[in-house]
Amino acid sequence: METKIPEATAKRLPLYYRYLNNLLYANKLRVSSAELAESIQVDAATIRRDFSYFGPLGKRGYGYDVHKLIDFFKKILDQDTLTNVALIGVGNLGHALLNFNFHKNSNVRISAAFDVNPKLIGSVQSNVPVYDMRQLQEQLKDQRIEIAIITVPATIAQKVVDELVQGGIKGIMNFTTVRISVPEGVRIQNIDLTNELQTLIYAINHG
Ligand SMILES: NC(=O)c1ccc[n+]([C@@H]2O[C@H](COP(=O)([O-])OP(=O)(O)OC[C@H]3O[C@@H](n4cnc5c(N)ncnc54)[C@H](O)[C@@H]3O)[C@@H](O)[C@H]2O)c1
Repeated sequence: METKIPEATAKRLPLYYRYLNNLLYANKLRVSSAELAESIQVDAATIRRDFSYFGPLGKRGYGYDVHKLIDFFKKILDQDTLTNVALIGVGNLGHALLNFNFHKNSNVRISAAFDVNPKLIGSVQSNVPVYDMRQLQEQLKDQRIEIAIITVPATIAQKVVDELVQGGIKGIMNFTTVRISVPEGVRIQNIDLTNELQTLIYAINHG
């Protein structure tokens, strides 16, 4: 795919994809940008602009062919390929994420979890095997894992990240509150639930 898609558009793609699958499930084969707009709360002009990056996908007055869109987004999102993800730290939050495991309409799954707790090592939690941290490098390589989620105590987050980087990890979803540093070429996505909640509260209080 040669087209350079703006980041904001790229972020909306999984949303479109998931909604289109729901339409297909409900036997709806055609959809207009106005209908899409109402259902996913993105305005119709933005949707048309987003779709325009991918060439002519719809016809004026006819709307978009749901099958065609799904096939198209599937390719872009690489939905045909399952991406294996590692989870480091099988505590409260780690367990919740393993249990959730990104099931529906998703091309990702946590395939390996890691911890240092002997009670957890060697066990299977929500169908995911828990390995000893000492097996990290070997497993990342064997399972071709390039993405990791960290749910470890904040104090050791940087140390764990360094090990992940050494193991060839390219992207890290960081649930800890520390801002970790990584070399160029490795991407960090920080998830701060307190921040999210405060943003919501601010929005409610300031109308
Ligand atoms: N619990 C929440 O609701 C929540 C929400 C947002 C963020 N967080 C953050 O997520 C992180 C985890 O929170 P939690 O409540 O799940 O903690 P927890 O103490 O329940 O779990 C941490 C896990 O990490 C493991 N661990 C410790 N050292 C390790 C190492 N070197 N390598 C691999 N695993 C190691 C522990 O054995 C434990 O299983 C914390 O940094 C916390 O601030 C938690």
